[in-house]
Amino acid sequence: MNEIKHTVRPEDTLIPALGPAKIVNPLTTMKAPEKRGFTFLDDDSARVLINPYSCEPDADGNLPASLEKAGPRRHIYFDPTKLKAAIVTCGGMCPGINSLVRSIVLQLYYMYGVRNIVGVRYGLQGFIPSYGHDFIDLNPKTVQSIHGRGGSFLGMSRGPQPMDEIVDTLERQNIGLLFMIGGDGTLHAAQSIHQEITNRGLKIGLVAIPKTIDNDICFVEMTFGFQTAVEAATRAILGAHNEAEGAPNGLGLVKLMGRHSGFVAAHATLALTEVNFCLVPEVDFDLDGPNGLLQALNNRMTARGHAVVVVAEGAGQKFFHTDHAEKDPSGNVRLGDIGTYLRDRFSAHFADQGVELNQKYIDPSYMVRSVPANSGDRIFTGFLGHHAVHAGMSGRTGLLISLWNNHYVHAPIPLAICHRKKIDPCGGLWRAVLESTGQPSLKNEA
Ligand SMILES: Nc1ncnc2c1ncn2[C@@H]1O[C@H](COP(=O)(O)OP(=O)(O)O)[C@@H](O)[C@H]1O
Ligand SMILES: O=P(O)(O)OC[C@H]1O[C@](O)(COP(=O)(O)O)[C@@H](O)[C@@H]1O
Ligand SMILES: [Mg+2]
Repeated sequence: MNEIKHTVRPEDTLIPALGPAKIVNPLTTMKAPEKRGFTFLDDDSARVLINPYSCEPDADGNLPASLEKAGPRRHIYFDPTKLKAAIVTCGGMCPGINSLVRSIVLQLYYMYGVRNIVGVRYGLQGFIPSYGHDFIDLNPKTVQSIHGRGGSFLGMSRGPQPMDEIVDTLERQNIGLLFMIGGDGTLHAAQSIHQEITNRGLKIGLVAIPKTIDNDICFVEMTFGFQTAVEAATRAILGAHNEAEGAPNGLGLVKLMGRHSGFVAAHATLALTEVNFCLVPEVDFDLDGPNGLLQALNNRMTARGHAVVVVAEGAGQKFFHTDHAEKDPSGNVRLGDIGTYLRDRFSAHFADQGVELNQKYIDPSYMVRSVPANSGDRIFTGFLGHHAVHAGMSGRTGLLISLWNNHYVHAPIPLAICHRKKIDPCGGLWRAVLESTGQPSLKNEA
């Protein structure tokens, strides 16, 4: 269940449009569309409640907030024969980026008849002429075999680029529809680009598809690639568990990505119920003291002789001085390395007691996000790509494609960037993690 803590007004869910959609969607005239079961959505009728448990109007008769359902419309805004579309992939890597790019290209090309599609190299850098990254022509041939590969064949980057230059390039290159694939940072960039396009009165559509293994985007039930990343993380935990079980006082410590949200760590913990302590950014823990992690580890070792600890990279940042925190080029704070910090504290703690510790530290790092997508994520990216194209061709703009309450929907970008999605320490996911690990509260004070 999606846990949304803030109020959404119906007006927050409106999707901007470039203009009236007057062109008959070529999908409607394909041979025997009814045999293929195509359903076309009436623009206003198909909506998905944000909170499925609140479907009654309020005291003033206002309907609860809902999101527009994604899917093909009978009329579109862009003339496919005249449209030039572009795709850019930004931020950190994520399994499934290539299959998403392929899905967008094939949908544009075969279903809508768009023949002019370009790929922007290395994220936002690709829009800035001084970098010298030329666009790539995208067509069924150039994307033929990319879907089986990890990484991003277009390339990605972090770091700000001037918005006005990005929009200059869109104008100069005659791009009418831009697909932006990226995480929270990219969505902020997308909103600024959309704003600049609007300020200039340009008719350029912008559709974002959320990408991040951190799964930390608001109003997005799950990002593509997340399940593949969890699967890869689970393999690291299995290694840690096998190592820990095979030695006296064996301790397997695994550090996983997750800057502000510990979804990968939590889900991987649930996927392989061998983890004894799961540490995430959302839940504070102490190391020392009667309830601290070190004492809890002692108890576990005495009771069972081995233990597995999983820590998300953003957990325990209070152990580092962050007054003058360094930032990466995109402005993301460079975190203290909680993995090696815990490793060293565990070693010192057991050495102080004169107790043998066989600790194995595993940091799978980029291996969880640069791998090819699994089948589930490939299917997922297929749907996301198709819906992104339907939305863009219809003239909708400033939106992202999201999976919400099991439906594909359109969400305005500002809604997705108003907060960061985090694990609710009082919610069902964290309760399941605590039940799986059996870990006590690791805080000294009540
Ligand atoms: N607030 C922002 N405004 C405009 N651009 C941003 C903003 N935050 C990030 N960006 C840009 O978006 C791109 C991707 O952001 P980044 O944080 O690296 O990855 P992600 O999109 O995966 O979160 C980078 O080029 C970055 O400079
Ligand atoms: O070393 P990099 O490329 O900055 O990436 C590290 C970060 O990328 C992530 O995997 C995903 O971050 P984004 O979604 O912002 O791309 C984080 O979990 C991690 O902190
Ligand atoms: Mg990010």
